[in-house]
Amino acid sequence: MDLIFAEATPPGRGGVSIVRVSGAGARTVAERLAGPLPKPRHAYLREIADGENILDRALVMWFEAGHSFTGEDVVEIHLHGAPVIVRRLGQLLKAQGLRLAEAGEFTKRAFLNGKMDLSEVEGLGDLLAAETESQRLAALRMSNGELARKADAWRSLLIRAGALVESSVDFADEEVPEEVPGEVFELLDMFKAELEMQIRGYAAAERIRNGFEVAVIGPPNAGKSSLINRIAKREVALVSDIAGTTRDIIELRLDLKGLAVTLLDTAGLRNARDELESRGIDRARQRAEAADLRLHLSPEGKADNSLWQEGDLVVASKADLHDLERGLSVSSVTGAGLDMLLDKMFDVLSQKASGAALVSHERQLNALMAARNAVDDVYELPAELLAEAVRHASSSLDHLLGRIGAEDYLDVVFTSFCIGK
Ligand SMILES: Nc1nc2c(ncn2[C@@H]2O[C@H](COP(=O)(O)OP(=O)(O)OP(=O)(O)O)[C@@H](O)[C@H]2O)c(=O)[nH]1
Ligand SMILES: [K+]
Ligand SMILES: [Mg+2]
Repeated sequence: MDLIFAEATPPGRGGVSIVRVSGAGARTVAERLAGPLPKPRHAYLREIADGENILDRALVMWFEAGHSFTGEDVVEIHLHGAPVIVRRLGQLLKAQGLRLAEAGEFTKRAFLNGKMDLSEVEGLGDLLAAETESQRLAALRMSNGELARKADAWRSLLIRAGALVESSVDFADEEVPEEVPGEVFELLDMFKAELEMQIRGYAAAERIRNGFEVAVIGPPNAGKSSLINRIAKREVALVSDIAGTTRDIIELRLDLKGLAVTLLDTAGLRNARDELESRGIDRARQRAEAADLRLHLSPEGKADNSLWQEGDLVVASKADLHDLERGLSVSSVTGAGLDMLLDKMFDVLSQKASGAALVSHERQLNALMAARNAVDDVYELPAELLAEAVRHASSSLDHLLGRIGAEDYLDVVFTSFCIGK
């Protein structure tokens, strides 16, 4: 594979900018610019120079193939963090025949060279995108190979079951119907129970990864937009005393004590006065129905029965204008009741987040379901078909880790990465 380079740190000004080079001969390229670099994994403080012209003083290190992130020869050059320095180094590297890496190309090479499996790649992508503590923790587990290790344990159940089935085929008397040992079904039941636990916990894991949606709904002028602005501490949505101010859905990303949440401001619910308002209300209803939680907001603290779902929160608004009732009430003017509301939201959502599985990507879920389904109704099967079903389940686990069939996903997975990753 050809030599690639890219800035590994975000573009812009900073203390240090790191440029990474990968591919056979990366060390030679670096030595042409920085002088001899005898030992791998040692940091050398060097002048980076193009003949007489000194570009910068930089920290340079290299990693030999097999002991690097990509699995190839890798060089890291830690420059002073000014864009002009990075740009000039890029020119020097291009002059030596290197090309700028594509988005995710370093990670793609790591995958192709067997340094990571596909679930670890997905975990790394999640880790780089993590905004909250719960996202970080889940992504870290995935990128550290926890799903891969689980899959290997599941596979060993299948290998044992498969071997028992095969032996019953081999030694069966042609006259006597083959008898499959009972242990096979115990192993397959164990396998299915493990996978079903993951499949059940997928929805919660997916929500942790993508964020929970919470819709603020209620009649016009209830104070929905005011509440969102108060939580955001900025003017996310327009507020006015005109009923029907909000039309489109407005989204606010929140870190709710470690949970990623998207709070939705919606059009006030009533019989619409015009076509545009009616479309806004339709949207509000659709998004509210699909959301993980609804906050029913009104000065009276009443819920909208047509949208009510178990676990929803009913909140009285404008608490500064009237006596506090029982239950949740907030004022977007004074901020009273806000902490209590956020605590309640967190309680409801963390309840939904409990029991989260490790699998959090639809691709992973599909592979797991295929593996489970392959050995679903196999109790009556003749031994040869049973052996075939076990092999099928095993190959679905290979799909899970990208050991086979990864071509279909590579482009999707890696284009979600930035250049330099
Ligand atoms: N005193 C007081 N006034 C509030 C409070 N919250 C909102 N208001 C006022 O109530 C009016 C309506 O507020 P909005 O936030 O626009 O209400 P909304 O529910 O988003 O209204 P629509 O978008 O039209 O459905 C505005 O005049 C706000 O200033 C509050 O907590 N206390
Ligand atoms: K309004
Ligand atoms: Mg509004």
